[in-house]
Amino acid sequence: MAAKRGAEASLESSSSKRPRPTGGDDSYRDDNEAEYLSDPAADAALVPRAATINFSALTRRLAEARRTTNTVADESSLDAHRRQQDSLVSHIFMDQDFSWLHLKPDHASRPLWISPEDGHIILEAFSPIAEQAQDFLVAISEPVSRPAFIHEYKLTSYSLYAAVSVGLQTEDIIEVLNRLSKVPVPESIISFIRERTLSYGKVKLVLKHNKYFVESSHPETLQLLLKDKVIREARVVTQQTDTSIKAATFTTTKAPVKGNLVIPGTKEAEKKKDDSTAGRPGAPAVAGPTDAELFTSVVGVDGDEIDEDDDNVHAFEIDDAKIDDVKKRCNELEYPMLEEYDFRNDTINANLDIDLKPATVIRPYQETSLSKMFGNGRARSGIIVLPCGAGKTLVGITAACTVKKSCLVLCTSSVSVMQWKQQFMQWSNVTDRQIAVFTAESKERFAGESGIVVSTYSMVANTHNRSHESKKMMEFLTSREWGFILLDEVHVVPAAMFRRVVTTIKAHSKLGLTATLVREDDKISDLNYMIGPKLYEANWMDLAAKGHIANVQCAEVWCPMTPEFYREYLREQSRKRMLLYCMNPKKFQACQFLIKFHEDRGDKIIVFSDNVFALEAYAKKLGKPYIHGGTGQVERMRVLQWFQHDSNVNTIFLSKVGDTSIDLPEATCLIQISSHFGSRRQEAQRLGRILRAKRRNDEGFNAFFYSLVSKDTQEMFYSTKRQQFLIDQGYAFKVITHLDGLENLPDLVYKTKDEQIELISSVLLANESEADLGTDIRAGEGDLAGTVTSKDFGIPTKFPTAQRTTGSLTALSGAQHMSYVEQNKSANKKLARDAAPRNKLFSKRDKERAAARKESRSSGRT
Ligand SMILES: Nc1ncnc2c1ncn2[C@@H]1O[C@H](COP(=O)(O)OP(=O)(O)OP(=O)(O)O)[C@@H](O)[C@H]1O
Repeated sequence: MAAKRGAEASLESSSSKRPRPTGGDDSYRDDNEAEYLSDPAADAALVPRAATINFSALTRRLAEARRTTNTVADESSLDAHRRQQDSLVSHIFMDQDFSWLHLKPDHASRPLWISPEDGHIILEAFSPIAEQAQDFLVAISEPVSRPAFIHEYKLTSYSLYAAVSVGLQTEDIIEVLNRLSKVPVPESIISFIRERTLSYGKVKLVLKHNKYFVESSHPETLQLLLKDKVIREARVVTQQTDTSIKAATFTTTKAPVKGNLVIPGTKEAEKKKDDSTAGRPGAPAVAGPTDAELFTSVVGVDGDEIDEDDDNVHAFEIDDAKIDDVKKRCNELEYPMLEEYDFRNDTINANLDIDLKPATVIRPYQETSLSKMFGNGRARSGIIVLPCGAGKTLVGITAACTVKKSCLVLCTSSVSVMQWKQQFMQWSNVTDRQIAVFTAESKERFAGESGIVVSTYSMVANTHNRSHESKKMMEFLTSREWGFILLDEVHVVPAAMFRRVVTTIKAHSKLGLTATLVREDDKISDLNYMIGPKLYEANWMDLAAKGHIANVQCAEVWCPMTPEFYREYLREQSRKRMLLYCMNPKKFQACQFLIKFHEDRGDKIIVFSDNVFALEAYAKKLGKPYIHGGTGQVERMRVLQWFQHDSNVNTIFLSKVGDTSIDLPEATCLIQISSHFGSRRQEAQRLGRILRAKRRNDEGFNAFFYSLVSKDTQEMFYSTKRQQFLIDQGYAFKVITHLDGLENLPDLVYKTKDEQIELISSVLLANESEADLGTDIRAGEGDLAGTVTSKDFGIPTKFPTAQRTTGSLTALSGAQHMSYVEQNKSANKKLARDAAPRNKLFSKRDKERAAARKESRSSGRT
């Protein structure tokens, strides 16, 4: 893998355009694109043995070698040459050497490599059919890493479950994979796909008349499931459950329903359906109409047809309270339950008369993600993954406007609740009477039979200390059937909270929204059975290239520690250490320099610091406004207004309250001075603040994201970890070791030794807890991964914190890569334990310092 990444890096630096390798037998043909997906019959005819596996960088190097030595004269010498290269390849790739695989004759026109061992798929993203191949791969596998030219995906059980859920058939998956692959799909992969998809899609969970049923058209499957103790015990035995019931009891007619649902907000949604064959301009010409249909059926969604005329649907009822256990058990038994809602034929639940406003036009990727959900005319439950700032809110609103039934929206904080309501009003024609909010402050109900309620997870999941109104509101929420439940930021909500929500609210369909399917606990797979499979995941780089999110230049600025700070850093315990590397005078100076530089360019800058002590110190010293959890609502609004509208306020300092819920499209530059250990999610969310930059479509516009890191400290380790998710999305972090012109900055802070020593004393005198990021209980509205406090949710109850555990993030997030290993929560304690015993001299100094601190505190009190 290291070799592969090396290859990517060299490819990336070579050119910004799509390169076509030249020279040698690896050259690309300029033939008609029809050739790229050739006749399946030809697929079977394989060359006797291909010389090398075509990792492009490598083959290019080999081709170059061939050209320079100029020895490729005839076939026999070529063979000898190839044998030589074999050993070269083996040497480089070791056990990853797959040169024994047979290349197809036209391998150059096919974009995929499939590893026979671990299901990893490498896509040549510079191939003319890469876009189509990407759509297909996103549907069947997990994206692991997607830089500019070479993408890596991985086939997993979850990804295949998701593929089946969006209607793909086992044989279609294998066939399309075979067409795109340079080598025949290895037997191991074929059997993996067959084995994993065999049982998927056979069982459904259906909500009818406020009761849950496990439904299948395969009676033997239901019998098999009922042999399981957990499922058997969850069964509710009534007269009706002993009989076969029809799948579509909502409808009185049995006419087949075509999947030509028009999602509101799409441009010429109807027309698109007609155009979505391979013959449309720009689409690759595939070999004949059958192939076109096949390809479209896999990468597209139109044309699906639901045959509801199935008389053989069997079902049994299950207990509401045990639904979560049953789902989990079915997952374990490899019969994950699909949840689909035939909302157009639901005549029991009242319709909600909402639509997108005529001016609202959803973007192509928003449409694609929704088409995965509504592709067959029903609502499939699952998760849509879109980059921060790409407009998940509008995706959710459009989904609600498509289902047109009562809808419950759950988000992480009361600020988000208000934003969701405001966005519903902005994008759709929903009236104030149809939408209600349920928070600690406000307990509204909608007027009429159907409507929308926006609330927080904690308001719904909390079972203790409810006020009378809250209880009544909960009765209102739990006593009715919801057509649709929208779950925002699904990756941060503790699994237990999800469980409570999913079991207390009866919803026909669920949509989870997130930017990063990574979480700092090991509960990512729970989302799979509690919500549903991942339906769509957008490519960050694609959206940036198309101007939907901003192009961002990322840099890590290395700030050397001053000798005094470093000495103290080595002596101190870990919590204080953090404060020392945050308050490093060189970091202060770098921050000041970057602010000045970017303000002069006309940028609006957000400086992030998780550490409130550092936040206040920096902001006060540099004379900038700041917001943290302790800042009152009025003050917050005032600072944000200044930042947005006052040309004299171009920089603000934010604590982690600004990680998620603040929408400031004016911001074009981020500087991070302190952050939450190695949290990849936080890094991505912070980047998200500038991805929505208003000016993103200005010619040549770039947003800037700087992480200031104190050199030779733990911060460097955390910083590398934090970047991994973004690197896998294709972002490159430059390292800046020297800021030109910093020394000449007028009014440079902490320039003299005296000032630096004064700063160090203030840090040493600071309370230990000032160094703690997690205990900023005033901060973190909605930040559930680190510390969950009652304040975060606006209600007076404490919730279990999500645990940071080592390792086991699962394949759902594509997180089986080394770089994804999470730092254990107790790492700091361990580091402290491991620290060498302190010299007597230092312990004496420690005692003196502690006494000085005590004294200063008591004098402060008096
Ligand atoms: N189709 C669209 N047309 C115009 N503007 C859009 C569209 N979709 C989204 N936007 C705008 O893009 C911005 C980002 O949207 P939104 O806040 O929903 O992003 P998000 O994906 O939820 O981001 P985050 O994960 O960071 O919260 C908003 O200002 C929104 O109005």
